[in-house]
Amino acid sequence: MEETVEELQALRHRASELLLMEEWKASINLYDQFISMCRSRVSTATTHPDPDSDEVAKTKRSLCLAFCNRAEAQFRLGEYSHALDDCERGLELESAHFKTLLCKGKILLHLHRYSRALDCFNHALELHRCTGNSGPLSEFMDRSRKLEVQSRTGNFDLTEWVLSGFQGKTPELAEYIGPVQIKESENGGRGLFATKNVEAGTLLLVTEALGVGRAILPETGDDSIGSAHLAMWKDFVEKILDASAKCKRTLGLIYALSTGEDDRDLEVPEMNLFRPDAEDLFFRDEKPHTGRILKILDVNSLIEHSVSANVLGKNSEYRGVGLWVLPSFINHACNPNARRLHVGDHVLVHTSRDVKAGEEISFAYFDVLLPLKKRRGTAETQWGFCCNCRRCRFEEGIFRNEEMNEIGERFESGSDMGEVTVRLEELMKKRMMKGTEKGYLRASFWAAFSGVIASERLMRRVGRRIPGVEAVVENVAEATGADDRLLKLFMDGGSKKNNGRIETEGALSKLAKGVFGKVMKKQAMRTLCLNV
Ligand SMILES: C[S@@+](CC[C@H](N)C(=O)[O-])C[C@H]1O[C@@H](n2cnc3c(N)ncnc32)[C@H](O)[C@@H]1O
Repeated sequence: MEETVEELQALRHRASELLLMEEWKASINLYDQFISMCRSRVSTATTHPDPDSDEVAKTKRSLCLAFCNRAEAQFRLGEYSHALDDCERGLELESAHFKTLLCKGKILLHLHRYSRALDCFNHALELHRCTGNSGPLSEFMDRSRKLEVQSRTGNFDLTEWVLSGFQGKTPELAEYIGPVQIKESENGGRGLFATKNVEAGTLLLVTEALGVGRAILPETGDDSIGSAHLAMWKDFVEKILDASAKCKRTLGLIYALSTGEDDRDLEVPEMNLFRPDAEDLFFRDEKPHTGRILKILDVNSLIEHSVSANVLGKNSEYRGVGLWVLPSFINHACNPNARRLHVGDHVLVHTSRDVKAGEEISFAYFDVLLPLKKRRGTAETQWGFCCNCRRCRFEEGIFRNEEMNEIGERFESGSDMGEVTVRLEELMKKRMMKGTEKGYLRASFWAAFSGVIASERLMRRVGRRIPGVEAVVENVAEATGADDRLLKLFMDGGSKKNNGRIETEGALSKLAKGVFGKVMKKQAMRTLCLNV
């Protein structure tokens, strides 16, 4: 029995009411019914003697609007593929439907497909010129243009936000892939590599998390910290499982990551896979497997507050864990050359020292301003691998030397750091070590150097027999990358000499760029430096 026009109208009315009430699922259910009824009316009418009658045209218009509204509800539920399909169906019925073009553009913008979003908005703008109905179009167009330029050029600027003390909305950031590519790494698995020579602070990539879990951790009570952590992880895992069930692209990207089980013979994915414009054809229709996804999260999730990262705009009690796909290809090295800035759900990865074309990009997964033995212990117990980076190989050889071992033991016992630093400097001189090698060892004995430099008494005793603070910091940063602690020591030492005036030129500027990246102008960098 065919339903009456009144019944159809009532159904449409109720569906759109639910949409306004943001009852997305309920609204989708009613639109499902409405769409199937309209479709059968249209197909009956096409066999009718007058398929172009007013009645059929009216039903098609209603159908187009229904597809558009269902797309909006699906978009709000994160079902992006379905939402885009509905926009397409709507536009097949009426290619110049302003609301559907706007909705499609909005979804594409959310999926970081800036140029395609702009095409939709431009088409909608032409219609607006005829109808005068622009709505939020100009704002969407401005955002798409800005993000398209950022994504193409890598020109990001956080100056205003930093100088405002992180007030207002977190800046909107585009997806960006800079001079990097994935290749096989010496570690056995895959890694990210620089495709050209770049200076410290160069932006390598910007990407939004597939999911983030956050919690404000209470200041006291271990139990409560434990339960807040657990809640944060649970929230994170649920978001990732939900996103991978709803979108084949998300699942495909997650499945490109290592489960940590066998790093040999892992496929090296094409860089195009990670560009937001990657065609959906790249991604197979697969069912998400919870066990596999959990293993991937275990190996690849990043904690926002970590040694190789700075989190902007959140107080220090805030904690976050997330999955950012391309950064997940970055291996650990004890002479790392990259750091992260976390801004909202985005991560910006930049070089923390100068990097040569072909060099592997690396993070410090854990504190590397420690001696070899301690680093080995952490890599094995917390990460389950044995690091074989250039610094580890060098230090393994050098610690076979008896004198070196003795210095190491003295350092570990915590006695007389002044003597440790002097003996190390003498040994490095005697063995005519190169700059980078000295940097590796000074990084290993960092606690001794920083302790001596910070102590007026020790500096009076041994200060003339070790290099000055700037020389030590610069050398360690060149060998193992810039780090907040290096920056702080440089600032404290430097500002004492400069009567508190902070120079942002030369060595300090390079160090600051290595820590925060070249994504802000001098004044903002200075503000951040004062707070390290
Ligand atoms: C986030 S993934 C890095 C990308 C991974 N190599 C891949 O092919 O997908 C982390 C895993 O990479 C491996 N890995 C990272 N740094 C390493 C290193 N320095 N030495 C050996 N294995 C390392 C470990 O298996 C670790 O669990």
